Amino acid sequence: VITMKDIVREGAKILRKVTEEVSIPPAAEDVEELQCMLQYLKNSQDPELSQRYRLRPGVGLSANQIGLDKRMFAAYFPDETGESQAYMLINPKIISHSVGMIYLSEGEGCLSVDRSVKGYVPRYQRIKVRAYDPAGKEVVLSFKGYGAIVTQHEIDHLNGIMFYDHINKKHPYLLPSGVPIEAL
Ligand SMILES: CC(C)(C)[C@H](NC(=O)Nc1cc(F)cc(F)c1)C(=O)N(CC(=O)NO)CC1CCCC1
Ligand SMILES: [Zn+2]
Repeated sequence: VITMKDIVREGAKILRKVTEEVSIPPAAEDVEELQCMLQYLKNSQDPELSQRYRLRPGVGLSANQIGLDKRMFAAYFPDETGESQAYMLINPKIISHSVGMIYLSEGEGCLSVDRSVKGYVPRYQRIKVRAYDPAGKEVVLSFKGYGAIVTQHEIDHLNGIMFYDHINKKHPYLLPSGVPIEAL
């Protein structure tokens, strides 16, 4: 079972590494690790378990956040209907994105960052992602809104990018001009 002690915190080098591609079809070990990551997210969103194990309620977790140098992440978040969707994506790649951008009005946080970093994190409003599922099958998924934000946050981790790298240093609440951008 993954608990908060297994989550690598900022400062660890692996969070700044471009992680290695996973060979396809993924090894049993890769799939097991990915399932553990998804289980963490589910446990963390269960009031009982998150209390008992003191888990921060997570919606996404990348492999390097638990010290694994592998290009894969798990995500578990409610979609528009409120139904939580589970994703386990291997070697994800954004193959296209909207011009329009969005940002969370309350800013972003991170399971690997034990402090609050103020400021807007501009993200693409819609993205199309090509990845492999745990069975090694290629999938192409479209995300918009909150799902697009989570997916971009996780893919950033796999490229050694932290959410605060996107915040304007001098003016944290400044938004990029010249492109449509809206608050979520
Ligand atoms: C950093 C943390 C605050 C724990 C954030 N959780 C979160 O947004 N909780 C949440 C939101 C919901 F809409 C429903 C729900 F059940 C729980 C999170 O997991 N992440 C993931 C992360 O750090 N991945 O590396 C940070 C989010 C910031 C924007 C997208 C993901
Ligand atoms: Zn994060």
